Amino acid sequence: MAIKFGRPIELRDAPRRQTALASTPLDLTIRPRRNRKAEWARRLVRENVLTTDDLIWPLFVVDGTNTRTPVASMPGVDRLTVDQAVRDAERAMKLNIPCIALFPYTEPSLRDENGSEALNPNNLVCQSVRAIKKEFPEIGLLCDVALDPFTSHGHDGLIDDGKILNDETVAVLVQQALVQAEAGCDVIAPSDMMDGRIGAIREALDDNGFADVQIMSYAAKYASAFYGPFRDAIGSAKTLTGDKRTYQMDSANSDEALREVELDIAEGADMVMVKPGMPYLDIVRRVKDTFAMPTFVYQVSGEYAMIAGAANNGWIDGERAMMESLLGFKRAGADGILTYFAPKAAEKLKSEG
Ligand SMILES: NCc1[nH]cc(CCC(=O)O)c1CC(=O)O
Ligand SMILES: [Mg+2]
Repeated sequence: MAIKFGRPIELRDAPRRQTALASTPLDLTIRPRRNRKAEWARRLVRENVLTTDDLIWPLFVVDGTNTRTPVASMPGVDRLTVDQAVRDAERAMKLNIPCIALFPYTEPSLRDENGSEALNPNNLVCQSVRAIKKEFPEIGLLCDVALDPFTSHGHDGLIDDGKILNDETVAVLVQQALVQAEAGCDVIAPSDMMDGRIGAIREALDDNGFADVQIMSYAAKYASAFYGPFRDAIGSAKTLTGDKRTYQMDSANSDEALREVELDIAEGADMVMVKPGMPYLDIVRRVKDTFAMPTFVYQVSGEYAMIAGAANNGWIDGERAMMESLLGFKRAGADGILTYFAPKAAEKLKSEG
């Protein structure tokens, strides 16, 4: 806050007090407010900063051409046809956002029990990767590995008799990761929470000439109500039968997150992620302090919707709430953030110089 004519700007319109309140000054040696007295002083002691380098921008892709379809529960977020995803990649490049994450809305007719479209080398994600890499080879591309955008039941894995199968699912996820790496994906990000998938995917990538493809593991991913709008966006909200509590973590647990992260690191994860974000800042901090790994956090669709929705109603200052939430992740120890606010935040950071 700048000082103008000796008064902080936020007070410039406030009435001046006619008479000073009579009081005895407190005998304080230490006054923490001194370091907050002006913007220059606050800048000097600021402990954490958000930069554009911290941002990963998730995009939703859909079949068709030249169309952007708003996602009702995520104000400001669209489903993009591949050509439009390329345009957003261009926007990301101009804003210096280092990496984009891709999520497909799969046509219902292409969804089946086994999520077989996940293995189609010409599926929407692979098409998008190729189209973006062709125009903008310098931008990082991250692809989610999980079957939920492709299954008729909306689960991340194969099901038998109502049970999500672990090892059988891992075998399919390995193939999905290879298809994505073949298309040109830079970072494989398994979000399925099957046991042992990181090791299996790492081995397959290495055996197939993809030793340089990174793995960002959704290592501590909780079964969360905050994924609701995402499931709208990819069209799995209506089809999802039951919930994901036999594979995603119980929100009551914290030590368990450390065990999950430890396993994924041992299996070869280059980067680890905690998800969702705001209700799990304690997990971000513990993971960062315990493992000193590149640690990411996903500010998920429901968190985005809360801020964007409240801002649209005039209930909060959306821009400030956005920046405050993102800085909170940095303060908690995150090295980077997957956030639907990425382009807005990058624009704001750019405008501040
Ligand atoms: N495995 C799929 C996946 N990958 C990212 C998200 C959620 C992202 C968001 O809510 O923004 C989900 C949803 C889920 O697990 O049901
Ligand atoms: Mg695990």
